[in-house]
Amino acid sequence: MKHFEANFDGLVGPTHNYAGLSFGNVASLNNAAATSSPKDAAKQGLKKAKALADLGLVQGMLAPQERPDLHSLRRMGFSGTDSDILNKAAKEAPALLRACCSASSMWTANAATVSPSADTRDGKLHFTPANLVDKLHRSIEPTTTGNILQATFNDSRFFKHHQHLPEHASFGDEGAANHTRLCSEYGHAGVELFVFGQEATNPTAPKPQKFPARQTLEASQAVARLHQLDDDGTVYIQQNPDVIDQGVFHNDVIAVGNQNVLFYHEQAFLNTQAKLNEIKRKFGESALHFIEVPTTKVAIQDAVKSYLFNTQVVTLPSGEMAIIAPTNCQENPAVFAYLNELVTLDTPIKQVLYFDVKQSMQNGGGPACLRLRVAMNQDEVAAVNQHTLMNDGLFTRLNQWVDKHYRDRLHVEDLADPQLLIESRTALDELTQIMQLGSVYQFQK
Ligand SMILES: N=C(N)NCCC[C@H](NC(=O)CCC(=O)O)C(=O)O
Repeated sequence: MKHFEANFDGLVGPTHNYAGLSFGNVASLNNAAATSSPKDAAKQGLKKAKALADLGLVQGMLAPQERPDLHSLRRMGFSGTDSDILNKAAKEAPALLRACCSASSMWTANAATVSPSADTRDGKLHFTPANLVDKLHRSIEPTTTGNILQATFNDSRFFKHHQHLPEHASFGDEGAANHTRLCSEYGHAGVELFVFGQEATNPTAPKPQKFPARQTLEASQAVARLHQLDDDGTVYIQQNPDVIDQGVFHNDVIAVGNQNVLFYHEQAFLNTQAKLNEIKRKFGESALHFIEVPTTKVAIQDAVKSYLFNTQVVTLPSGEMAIIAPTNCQENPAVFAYLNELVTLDTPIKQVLYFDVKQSMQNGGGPACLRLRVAMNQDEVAAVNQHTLMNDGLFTRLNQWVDKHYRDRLHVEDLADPQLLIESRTALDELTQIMQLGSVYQFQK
């Protein structure tokens, strides 16, 4: 049976804006109140997704969330007509309005943790939406994320959907951004690496001092239990708290894996050598490539600015690997030199392809943040909602849809405009028909 690793990219929503909502995420804070272009953002994302489909990879799209989120604003006590609510929130609690308007669901690496059927005891592919409790604007995503995942992977013979973890800091969960899977072939059992920022129930364990550690060990362990993973197929690694304090708010800002390659910065983890030994032992006999990038070649600040590690390492149909990098990596001399050298070394990575995803980068989201990886066999791919899979037809339809509904420019001051709510709902309603998702949004219920 054939097997693949599909990427499901988040379609950027119509309210994409820069609101400075993510303390600990340097780009988000630096660009607070800048003017965004929702249209360019969505098109940049679609272009990257289409390019990967054209390379012969299985590529899907996940629908964005309903924003402004009137349902959450009502839960926060705002009442009246939709316009009243937007008005009152803008006047009385602008920070809450901004939190309810973010298009942050575009970063589908944070949508969920996914364990392929080859790794799980019941032989099903498991999804657990991330609760994202560390950030208010992201904590309102998981229920709708679950609806969208169920509408996309909608066959219970193959797919098992869990509820997100309890909404408490002890279970802070940021999904696949802190999870990587190593394997010899996508369809063979692999080793799932869960990278956490802190242990919630152990006050003496190391943790960052300045910025939050968004993922807890307890959350990672709970997901592994839900997904029926065996101990000999899982490794828990603590992220180096010093790099979290330098802006590495998710592990995918400092490390990425694909098949038998782990590409990471030398300062990424705690107890690195012991953890690499554990990975080797659990991985078994096949060749494993640990590509460690030293600080002397790429400083943490350069990694954070360029998103060298927020790249996608993908296996092309030829069997060679390519890195899908943001153009920011070309603009950073140290990182560009490193990537040029990397493709000449004795590793499976043979080429680098650059994509302009700057609209997303300015909020701290690179190519890898924009995608959720789902390793599947051919029967599972056939069971996916086929209207979510990228091809020439979907690419054309989605670009036309963006042209019709998205604004060229958006500023935080525009978020209370009742017209934006109408535009956004009209667009999403049409999208659920294009992608045949059914009623996944509150406003459709
Ligand atoms: N690394 C991964 N996988 N994802 C990146 C997520 C970026 C996102 N930015 C934001 O939510 C900024 C929104 C704003 O400030 O307007 C976050 O910090 O959660």
